[in-house]
Amino acid sequence: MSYLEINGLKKCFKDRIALQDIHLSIAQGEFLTLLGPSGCGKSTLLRILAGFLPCDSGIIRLAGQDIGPLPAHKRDMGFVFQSYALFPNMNVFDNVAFGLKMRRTDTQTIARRVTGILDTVGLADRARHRTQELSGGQQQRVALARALAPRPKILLLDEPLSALDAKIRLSMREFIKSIQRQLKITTIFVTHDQEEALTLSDRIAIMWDGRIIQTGTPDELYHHPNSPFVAQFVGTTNLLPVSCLNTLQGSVPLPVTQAVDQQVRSVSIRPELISLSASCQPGLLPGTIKAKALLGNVIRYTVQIEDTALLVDMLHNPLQTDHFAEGCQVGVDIPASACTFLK
Ligand SMILES: Nc1ncnc2c1ncn2[C@@H]1O[C@H](COP(=O)(O)OP(=O)(O)OP(=O)(O)O)[C@@H](O)[C@H]1O
Repeated sequence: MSYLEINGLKKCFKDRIALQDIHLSIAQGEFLTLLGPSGCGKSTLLRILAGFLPCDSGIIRLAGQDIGPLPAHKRDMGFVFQSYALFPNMNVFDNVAFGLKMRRTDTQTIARRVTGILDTVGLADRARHRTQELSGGQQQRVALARALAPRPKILLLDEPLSALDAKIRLSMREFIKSIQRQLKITTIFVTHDQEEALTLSDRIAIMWDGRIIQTGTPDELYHHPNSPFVAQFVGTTNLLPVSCLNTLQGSVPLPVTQAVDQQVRSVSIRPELISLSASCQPGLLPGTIKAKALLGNVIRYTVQIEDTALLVDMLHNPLQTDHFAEGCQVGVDIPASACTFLK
C-alpha cells in the first residue's frame, strides 16, 4: 500500500506550466529519486510536498490523510536544502534542536534526541561548535540531523550533494543511504545526476518538462526505457533511427520487421551489449575503430559502420592484449536481444 500518494498535481508560474499530470505512489521506507534535467520541475514538486509552495490542483495524501490544506510545519516532513541553510548564529546542537524547540518539545527530550541524532551522523563531538567551523560535508550532516531530529514521516532532500566536492560527494552519498536504511525513513531525493540516482534509489521517477515520463527501479529504467528520452538520460546508449537498421541488416539478421510492426521510430542499443572481434566472420558487421577512450575499467570504442558511429564498451583487462587500436578493422556483433525499440 502506498504511504505517500500524489494525484493529478499541477503547478503554473504565471503562464508557465512547471508541473502537470503528476501521479506518484511511494511506499513506506522507500527511497525514491526525482531525476531530470535542470528546469524540469523537480524542486517545485519537492517544495509543494513540503508545503513551501501551493499547487494549483491535485491531491497529496500521507498515510491516508489529505495534507494539501496543512501548512509546512504540520506536514511531518524534514527538508534538506542544497545549500545547507544552517543558522550561522547558532551552534551545531541548537541548529539540530531548532525543529524540536518550534514544536515546544521538553528540554530533556530535546537533549536526548539531539545527542542521539548527532551520534548517528557522527558529529557527537561537535555539538558545541559553530557551524562555520565545520567542513561542507559536516555542515550537510548537521542539516540532515536537523531534518531528522523531529522524526518526520518523510525526508525530502533537494540536491543535497551538489555543493560538495567530488570526493566528499561520494562519501556523503554512501552516508545518506546508510542513514536511510538504518532509520527506514521514506525518502524523496532530487538530483540531475543519473549516477547518484542509480546508486541510491529503490525507484526513480524520470521527469522532463514538468511531467513524470517513467517511474521504475534503476534496473527497469536501464533495461526497459519507455522512450528515447529515458534511454538517453539513464546510462549511455546508442540511440539510432530505426531506418539505420535497414542499412545494417544487410549483413546481420536484426529484427527489423518487429520494429516496423510496432511503428517504432528508434532503437536503443547499450554499448556493453555489442561485441567486437578481430576478424569479420559471417554474420558480423564490418567496422572500423575510429576512437578509443579508457574509462577506468572500461574501454569505450567508437566504431564506424558505413554511415553509423556506434559506441562499444569492453571491460579493460590490462593482462589481456586483445584490445583494438584506432584504425583497426573489426567484426561487430549486435545481438537481436540488445535492441530496445522505442516510439
Ligand atoms: N518562483 C518561481 N517563479 C517563476 N518560475 C519558477 C519559480 N520556481 C521555478 N520556476 C520555473 O519552474 C520550472 C521548474 O523549476 P524547478 O526549480 O522546479 O526545476 P528543477 O528541475 O528543480 O531545476 P534545477 O535542477 O535547475 O534546480 C522552471 O522553468 C523554473 O524557471
